Amino acid sequence: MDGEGAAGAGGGAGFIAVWLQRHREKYVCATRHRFVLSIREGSVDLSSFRRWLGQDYIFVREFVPFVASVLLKGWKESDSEMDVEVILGGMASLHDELSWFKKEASKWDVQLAAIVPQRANRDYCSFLHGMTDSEVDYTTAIVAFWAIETVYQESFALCLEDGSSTPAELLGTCERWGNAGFGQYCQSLRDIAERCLQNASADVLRKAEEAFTQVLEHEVNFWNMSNHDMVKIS
Ligand SMILES: Cc1ncc(CO)c(N)n1
Repeated sequence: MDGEGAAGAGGGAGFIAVWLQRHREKYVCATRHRFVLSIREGSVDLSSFRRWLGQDYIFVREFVPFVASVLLKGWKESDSEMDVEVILGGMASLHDELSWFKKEASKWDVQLAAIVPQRANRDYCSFLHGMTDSEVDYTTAIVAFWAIETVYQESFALCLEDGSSTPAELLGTCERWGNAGFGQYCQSLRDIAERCLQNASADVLRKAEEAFTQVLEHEVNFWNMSNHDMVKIS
């Protein structure tokens, strides 16, 4: 059975489930990255962690207008009022997240004002910027949003599982994205995305799947920045 045939018409596993299988390898690279595994194993190099922290602060600042654009598209295009509420909840937690970054940066002695965004970060931010274009449909944007949040949720939840040896001073970071509430929020985004996909044209389905795989590639490149020895993929 063809994947999209299985996902369509409400009968099968759903588009997202099909894509998660189809792009399994990329998904695993993004959600079980060596940097994240090193946190989980307790062997993380703290200079890598500090580098990630500074770069992610810049990313999150750029993420805010992207999420605002998803909110606007949802408000205009969605037939469900729930969408705006879920996205607004995401925006509210980003506000809290920016304060958290500032606090965490001072704890680790990272000078946020002096951080220069690295190549992978700039590439990811320009991808986000492209997604804010009014030509980009709501379905594609919400799929990208869901994927971005989910990669962090899965990655950091892994560091909180039984049997992990995450250093105590990194538990707060892992809990920020790995907690059950954030998992629930990612599930709400997935439900919205799946509902939009069920009503999407073939053209939108293609664009949304492409956005999903692009997010996975950007996430891998982003994690790779924490380690100077790693090279960019694709
Ligand atoms: C690179 C990156 N991806 C996803 C998230 C989740 O918000 C984040 N903070 N940073």
